[in-house]
Amino acid sequence: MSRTKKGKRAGDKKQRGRGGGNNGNNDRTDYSAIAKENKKFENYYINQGIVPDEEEFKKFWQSLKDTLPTTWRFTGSKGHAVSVRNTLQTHHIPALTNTTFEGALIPAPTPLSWYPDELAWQLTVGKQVIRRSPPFKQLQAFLVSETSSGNISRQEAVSMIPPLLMDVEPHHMVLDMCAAPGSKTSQLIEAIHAGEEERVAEAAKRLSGGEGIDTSVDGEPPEKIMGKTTGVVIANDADYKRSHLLIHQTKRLNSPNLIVTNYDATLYPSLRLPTKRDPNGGKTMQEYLKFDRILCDVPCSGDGTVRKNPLIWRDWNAANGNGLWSTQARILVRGLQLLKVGGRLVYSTCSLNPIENESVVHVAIERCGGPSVVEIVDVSDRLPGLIRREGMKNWKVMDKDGTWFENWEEVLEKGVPYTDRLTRGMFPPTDQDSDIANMLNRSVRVYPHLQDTGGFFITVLQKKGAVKAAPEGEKIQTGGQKMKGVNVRAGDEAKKAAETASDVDVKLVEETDLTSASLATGAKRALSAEDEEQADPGSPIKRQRLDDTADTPASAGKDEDEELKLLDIPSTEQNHRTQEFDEDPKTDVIAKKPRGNFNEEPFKFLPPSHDVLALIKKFYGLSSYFPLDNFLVRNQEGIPVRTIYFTSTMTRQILSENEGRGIRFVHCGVKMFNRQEVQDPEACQWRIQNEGLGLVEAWVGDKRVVHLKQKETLRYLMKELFPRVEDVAEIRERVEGIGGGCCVLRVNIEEDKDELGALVLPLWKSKFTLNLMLPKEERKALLLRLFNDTEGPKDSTREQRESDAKARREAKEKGEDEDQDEEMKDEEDDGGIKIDGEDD
Ligand SMILES: C[S@@+](CC[C@H](N)C(=O)[O-])C[C@H]1O[C@@H](n2cnc3c(N)ncnc32)[C@H](O)[C@@H]1O
Repeated sequence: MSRTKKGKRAGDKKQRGRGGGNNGNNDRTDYSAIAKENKKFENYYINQGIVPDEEEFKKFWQSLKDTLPTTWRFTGSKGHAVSVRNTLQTHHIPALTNTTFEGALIPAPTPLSWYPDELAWQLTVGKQVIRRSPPFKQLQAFLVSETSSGNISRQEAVSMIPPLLMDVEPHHMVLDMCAAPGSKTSQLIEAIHAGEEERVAEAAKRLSGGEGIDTSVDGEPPEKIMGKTTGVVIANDADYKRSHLLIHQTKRLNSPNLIVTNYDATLYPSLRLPTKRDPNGGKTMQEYLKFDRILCDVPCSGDGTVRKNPLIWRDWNAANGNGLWSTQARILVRGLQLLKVGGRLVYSTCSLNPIENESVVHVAIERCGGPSVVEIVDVSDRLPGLIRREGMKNWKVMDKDGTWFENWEEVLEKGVPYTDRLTRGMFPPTDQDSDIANMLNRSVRVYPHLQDTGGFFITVLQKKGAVKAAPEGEKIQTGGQKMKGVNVRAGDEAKKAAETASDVDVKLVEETDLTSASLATGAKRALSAEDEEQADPGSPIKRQRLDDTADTPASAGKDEDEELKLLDIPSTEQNHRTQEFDEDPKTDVIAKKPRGNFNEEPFKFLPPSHDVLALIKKFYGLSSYFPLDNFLVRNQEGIPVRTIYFTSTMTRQILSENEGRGIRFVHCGVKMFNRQEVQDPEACQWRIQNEGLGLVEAWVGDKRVVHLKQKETLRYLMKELFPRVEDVAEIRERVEGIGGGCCVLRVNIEEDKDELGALVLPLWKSKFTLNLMLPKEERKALLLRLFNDTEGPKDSTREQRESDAKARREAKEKGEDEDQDEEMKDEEDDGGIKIDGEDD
């Protein structure tokens, strides 16, 4: 048995069942020495019959040992993603087609046939070719550069499937319950923003053309009038540090419609919405947020990722899946409670194990009231091109000692310890002809041998009626049998009652404004379903639940954290991993208090009449349609000190309504304005941040807009960190007339339309120089993509300034012209503003 140099098996104790793999953790196992064999693992799946045909099973098993192709997605708004993809197709693919290496033809990258708009690709060649074949080397440089500027995201092909089956629309309220590191969250954010660019451009044109506001949308949030997305994505993870990974991963998308929270998803709190007055009774109603779409991409054993996580070969154990079952089921039930009637929830894992998949789906549907309340959606006609297998309706349960059980009765016969370790809910429907059994086939199983991918499981659920979730220990009706739920300990009455949650989403304020005190005094009474669903998560009852929840073993590794390093493309996430992340906590099940200290500055919204906002509005000539009430700052005093963030109206309402409730909000808002020390008294101190530019540019008045049409001008502005105004002939007159400070540069180069899309950049005008305020990585990526420039930007003015200073000193020594000296001094001061890169 292979051991780490620390003398401890990575799968032991703390890392039990994690199988998390080789993503740079402290474990120094030599992964190449791990044999890709494990009889227990193989026999388990032969016995479960997941691939019933013997010959096909052999192919399936062999495929688990093969190297996984590298896959990636073009990210961002569709227009932007398409423009970067076009560069791959026009510049790289022709050079890669028919390339040979050591006499053999090397396959060029190909788009994934089932992914819309050819925005996801895969590459099957090895490192050696990439390093030694010039066109592949160039491809690698392109991929690395676009990945570091956030235009490409490496993601396992199968992991891209769940968001595609959610049918997210721009007005949807979306919850991603176990979201870190955030690959799928990014897809969800992209989905709520789909088509936004076109809608905003149209609205801006219509409104500036004086057509006025469409009165039919009066009273709607300003986003609606402006063509912007009104929906919200709430991305949650129970691990505090990993919730920050989520922020990093989704940062490039600059969505004001994103909120990140830090909760144990089994206990996800009900979030308040603004109260509404009942039009009939005149009473005030407290509304709670229900979601149109929910993703439960739960922690799992991850054995479907074995192609990239060799430790799974060594550490696989049936106990991993069994130990996760209870938490997975709780997360799914909580998700179904939080879903709107008519809403859609996707449950997914990267495990092949029916215990973590169909079994969890089965027990959750039963707990929520059966197929009349929750239905599995048939998605067999979706994503044509994706080869898949049906979900299973029959399976067995294996104890960690290797004993197999066909049904719960056999477990009862054997008694302890099996009755302690297994539970009735894990077993398949006893009536194999029941509605629920027949629905289970609608789940989607993706196997590695079918299309050279990882293994994955997806079920799409639709909520048809209000959920009255049965307590885990209650006897509930299932397919004609009485079925006992999971792990309820005697005497745990309060907890049992608390878990009887229904899904009321509106209550009279007087009745439901549950304070900690009222809950504490009423702790003896059984909590009603509504109480539980709407109780403040900071209340004693909630805390008790957090602490009481049964301990669950750590889960095994999964997800995109551990992407193949085949191309040596730095994943944006890996770039920012800390040692602690390297310990791979992502796959631990967290069924207690969220992990890590919670230490966040508050989110304070500025009043729209705030002096600073008035100043900004005037300087940039912002349209009167642009909402001024969605700006926030991150300090207790609510003072705009350095950065002002922008959110959507709905995210503001969610944050404001839940202020003071102890909700663990970790992130919200896009940096829109940053304070800049300026010497020019005419210039506004608040410059537009690159992150927020896309949100405001359509509403900036002409007086702060510069148009650029010539490619060479753009190249010069990109290449030089401080280009001189006098050297930019095309826009010189315009920028000289515009006055100092920040302005919006609109680039419209006819010949490069396909690759540039609609490029809009923040530009800073000083007395003698200009400065594109772009993060270095983005500037470098654009230089490479548009001008094939591999060297990146340079600062010639610095060299010039240094030589000017020298000349001045020499002139002074000789007693030459004083005026020239003054002019040069001004110029030197001007060059003092350095704004390359936006990071604070
Ligand atoms: C499979 S990963 C999610 C991958 C993610 N959806 C993606 O596509 O990037 C599971 C995540 O669940 C988190 N987690 C574990 N237990 C949890 C719980 N009880 N509630 C919420 N999140 C949990 C882990 O920290 C981990 O980040």
